Amino acid sequence: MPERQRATVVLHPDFRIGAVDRRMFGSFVEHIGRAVYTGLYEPGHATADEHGFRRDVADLTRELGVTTVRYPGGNFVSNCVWEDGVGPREEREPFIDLAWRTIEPNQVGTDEFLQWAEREGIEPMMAVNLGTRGVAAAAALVEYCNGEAGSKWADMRIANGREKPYGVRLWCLGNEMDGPWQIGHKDAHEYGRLAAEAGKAMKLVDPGIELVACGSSSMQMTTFGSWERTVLSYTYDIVDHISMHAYYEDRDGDRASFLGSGTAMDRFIERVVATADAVGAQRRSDKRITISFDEWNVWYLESRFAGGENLPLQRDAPRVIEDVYSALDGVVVGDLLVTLVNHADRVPVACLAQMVNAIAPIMTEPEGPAWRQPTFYPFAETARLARGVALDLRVQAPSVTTALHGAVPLVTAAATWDDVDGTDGALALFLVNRSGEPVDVDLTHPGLRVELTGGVQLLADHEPAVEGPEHAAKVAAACLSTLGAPPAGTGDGSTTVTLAPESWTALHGTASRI
Ligand SMILES: O=[N+]([O-])c1ccc(O[C@@H]2O[C@@H](CO)[C@H](O)[C@H]2O)cc1
Repeated sequence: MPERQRATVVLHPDFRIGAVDRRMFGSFVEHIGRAVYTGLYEPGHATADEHGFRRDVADLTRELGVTTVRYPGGNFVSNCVWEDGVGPREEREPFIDLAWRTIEPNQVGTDEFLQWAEREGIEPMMAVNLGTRGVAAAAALVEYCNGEAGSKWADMRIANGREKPYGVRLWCLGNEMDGPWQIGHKDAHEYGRLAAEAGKAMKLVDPGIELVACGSSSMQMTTFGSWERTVLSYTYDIVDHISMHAYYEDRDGDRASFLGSGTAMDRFIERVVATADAVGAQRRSDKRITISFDEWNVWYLESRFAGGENLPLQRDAPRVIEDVYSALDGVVVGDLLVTLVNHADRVPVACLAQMVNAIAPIMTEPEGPAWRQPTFYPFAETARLARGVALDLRVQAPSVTTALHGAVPLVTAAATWDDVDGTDGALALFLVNRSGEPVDVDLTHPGLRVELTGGVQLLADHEPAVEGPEHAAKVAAACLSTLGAPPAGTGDGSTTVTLAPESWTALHGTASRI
């Protein structure tokens, strides 16, 4: 019998990447398809609250553990006139959203979203339109959201029924302005100048806000790298973060490449960090730009998206990019989260794109149920368990050469320790086996007593995903399981954990210094 594959993971309490910012577990609600209408919001639904928002979706959002939600786009934001979406609903006019070629009914806008987020205890992240609009509209929206009584836009908010400022801290300076599909697409110089001026004005309205400059829409953009360098050369002193967007998919059944997506994400992050740091170094700046990975997910994009001009004009919340996910997609989502946790020092903000119906972990039917896709579980579990500091693990694992990403390790791992006074606290371990064979992982932890009390495992499936709550429930029953406690490891000893083929595992317990 061939010997079982092995990997080793070393964790040490003094080797730390950095604190995990809770905003890493953000998501995204765009005015696209049924994300808002019949997703988040459906006044006639049996579970609707007095504001028209679905309680079943809010309950799943809470279970998902989302900390931050980005709004209102996405491509949508680049042709959105925010002033038309506030005030009495009966006076708001529908308009054509050019990004997704849909008639936007304009019944949910800034106030409705921000009040929903507040009720749900979620930190909002707003985007301003730098596609068809500019400095004044961006500064006015900050004032509308965050201003105290006594000036025009703040008083408009108060007249619309909201006295207290919302205190929105996170702001995106447009969306994917490097993408030719973007309404008001710009080159890096045009965008960099505009973002710097809009950002300056926005911070003059509220100096407490954090700003995100648009990075590249993907690492495959031909302008990748030079875009970040040029944009940051204009905005370095104004912005706090640069955005990253990445979507991965199973292409032509190449499972090895798909399962290696987390390594591609890892390299993407390191390249953006290197580019940002090079701009900072040249400026002799001590400031470090961090990353807002504000769109990431599995998205079967190649088959669906070819720019808005290919979409028919639709109305009444059409079904747009409602990808149906498999447990394999769930394992990849779990692995992408491993990459994010391992970059906790440079990625304080990240958003799973999106949250409801459009490429989303939560699905709904109009007048019907809401349910979890397989991608829901690794996100919820990681958001729940990844607290405290990310530990700087040493992982040794066999590797495989993939068609898309070259060599990738077959085992990936991340760990967080919520230590109290640096002595003891909750430990969480996230492990992915990308190979088709089981792997024994020897976990060594010098200086730490580790006791793992249980966990959750998601196994990849081989079936095509089928739409609907019944199939999603069947996949969860077949692929998701609760694990008992692996054998306790003490002192300098090691704990061995066997990972099932093509699986994602989260283990939890405690770790204390000896
Ligand atoms: O790589 N692409 O071809 C590509 C195309 C569109 C695209 O759009 C982004 O993804 C959309 C869905 O989340 C958001 O509205 C937008 O910001 C993101 C990437």
